[in-house]
Amino acid sequence: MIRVGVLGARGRMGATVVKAVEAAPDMKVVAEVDDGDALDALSEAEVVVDFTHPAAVMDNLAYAVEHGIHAVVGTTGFTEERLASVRGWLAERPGTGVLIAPNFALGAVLAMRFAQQAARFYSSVEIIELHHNRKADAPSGTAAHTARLVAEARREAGLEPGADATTTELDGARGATVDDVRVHSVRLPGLVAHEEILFGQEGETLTIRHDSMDRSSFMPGVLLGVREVLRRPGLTVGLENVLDL
Ligand SMILES: NC(=O)C1=CN([C@@H]2O[C@H](COP(=O)(O)OP(=O)(O)OC[C@H]3O[C@@H](n4cnc5c(N)ncnc54)[C@H](O)[C@@H]3O)[C@@H](O)[C@H]2O)C=CC1
Ligand SMILES: O=C(O)C1=N[C@H](C(=O)O)C[C@H](O)C1
Repeated sequence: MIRVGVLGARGRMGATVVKAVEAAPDMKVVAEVDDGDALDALSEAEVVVDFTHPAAVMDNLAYAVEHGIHAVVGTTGFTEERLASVRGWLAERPGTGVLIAPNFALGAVLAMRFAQQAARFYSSVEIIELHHNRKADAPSGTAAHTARLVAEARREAGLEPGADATTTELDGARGATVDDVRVHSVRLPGLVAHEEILFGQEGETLTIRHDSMDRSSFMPGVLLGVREVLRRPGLTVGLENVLDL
């Protein structure tokens, strides 16, 4: 049985993870930690799963790595600087694995990969992400990650930024720019997690859309991450690497 500690255990994702781990035949929950609880409660855990907050996740990860506990992280807010810090900590603990994934839903991972493949064929691209209105961060981690992947594919293909005749705009009307890609964030009660990647060129558009209708959509990916991180020392970013896409 893999001994799992859940960080953010009373949150929307954390509570869903606790149930999923308890229902899995090969793992059990040994610690449920939320804001204000001592991290010492994780002493029995082999793997921690973190769905907390961008402001909390780095301290949690530092603790896990320092104590040789593998980590599966869904919390958003990872910049290149943060990833470099995690790599630095792991260099001191070569046997420990950390998997950070902006999205654990299979369809979201596939949508990102399809968008990466389509990017070089279209002159313009924009992303719309739509989430529940209790989400703390905008744009979503998934949309930011998608934008970076698409931008990289466009650069490799030698594409210039898409033509845009906008000369006057209200602040925010054209969205945020992530690595030269426009990202638009919608927040509405009733939504869970949704993303559209829209490509355009003269005469046609292509829309790639993924919808998570329920948080159960993330659980197969999280459980796979818990199993895989045990045999992947070092830092892995993105579930696509575990799925071998
Ligand atoms: N990678 C993925 O597939 C997914 C990632 N997320 C991300 O996961 C994070 C959490 O999302 P939700 O569960 O919707 O948020 P939430 O607000 O429902 O839950 C977060 C929980 O973390 C707790 N928390 C805050 N600071 C903590 C600390 N220092 N130690 C332990 N617990 C702490 C809060 O009290 C709360 O119970 C967000 O960054 C979100 O974007 C959400 C869904 C899927
Ligand atoms: O906060 C959420 O709900 C989600 N957060 C992640 C993100 O920011 O991309 C993953 C998913 O979109 C749900």
